[in-house]
Amino acid sequence: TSLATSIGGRTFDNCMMNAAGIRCQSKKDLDALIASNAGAYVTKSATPEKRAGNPSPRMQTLPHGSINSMGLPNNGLEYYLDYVIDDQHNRPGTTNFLSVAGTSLEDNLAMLHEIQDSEYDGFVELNLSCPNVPGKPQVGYDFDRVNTVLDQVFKFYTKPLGVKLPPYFDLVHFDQIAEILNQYPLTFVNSINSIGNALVVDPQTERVAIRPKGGFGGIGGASVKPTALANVRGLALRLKPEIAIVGTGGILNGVDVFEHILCGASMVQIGTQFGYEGTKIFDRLASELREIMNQKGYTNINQFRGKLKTFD
Ligand SMILES: C=Cc1c(C(=O)O)[nH]c(=O)[nH]c1=O
Repeated sequence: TSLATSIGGRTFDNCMMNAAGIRCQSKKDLDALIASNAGAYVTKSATPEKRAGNPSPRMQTLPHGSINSMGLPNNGLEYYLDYVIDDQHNRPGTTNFLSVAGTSLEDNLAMLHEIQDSEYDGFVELNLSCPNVPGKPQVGYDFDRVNTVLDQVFKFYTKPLGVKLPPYFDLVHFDQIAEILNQYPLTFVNSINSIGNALVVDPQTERVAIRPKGGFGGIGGASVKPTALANVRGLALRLKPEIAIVGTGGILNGVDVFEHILCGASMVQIGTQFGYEGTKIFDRLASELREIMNQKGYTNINQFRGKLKTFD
């Protein structure tokens, strides 16, 4: 039973990897991902310079997931660009993801120029959906802005690039974002990022769970899976076939991976649960996914990708 997948002409021997932001901020984190059975890694979203991020407590475990308002803490673009180029030398032929999340269009363009002019030949994941930079609206919820950003990017960027999107909650919004994305030579679309600006309250202390932004933060984990599957399916039904879908959100076990692929995902990313379990999760998920595939008689994931049935 093969768990292999391909995106943009690159093949991955396992369709599962981490989600940006979780256990991928330091070289140590990334080395652990390389040593694991994950099919690839994505680096913590980078800004041009190192950032400390929001004050703690800024992330909280929940019974069915997590809430976070990290505030984009990262070691700066050069740190991650150096890492992925070094890895490219050490392991030629492998493809990984470098995530960038500038807090302005200028920052995003500056970072992409630097990457374009570098010897990096892997994927870039342009994060348009960070919900936790105080005072900065999510680009992903401003369709004209998304159009402007992609128009500017593809004036010069020629390497494989995808975008990380927030969840949408209206079918017309699926239509509108897909209409924009279909105009660009995107390699993939990653859906979803955390459900932004939720609020978790502790009734005992009568206080919010995290310090930043008065307690408002992004939700991840089990509780977001129905929204994640809807976004994966909604985009799969609307995006041109050249744009692959990376499914993120609510994956705890192999059946969740199966459901994301059934909805149209070519690759899946695990965030919250990977944060709790560490890299051994990729071994568990691989055996659980193989189990359900064997039960159903599938030998590779192409046989059921996007084959979700409806009643009509
Ligand atoms: C890149 C910032 C993000 C953050 C963050 O650093 O606060 N948290 C998320 O749930 N998603 C993000 O995209």
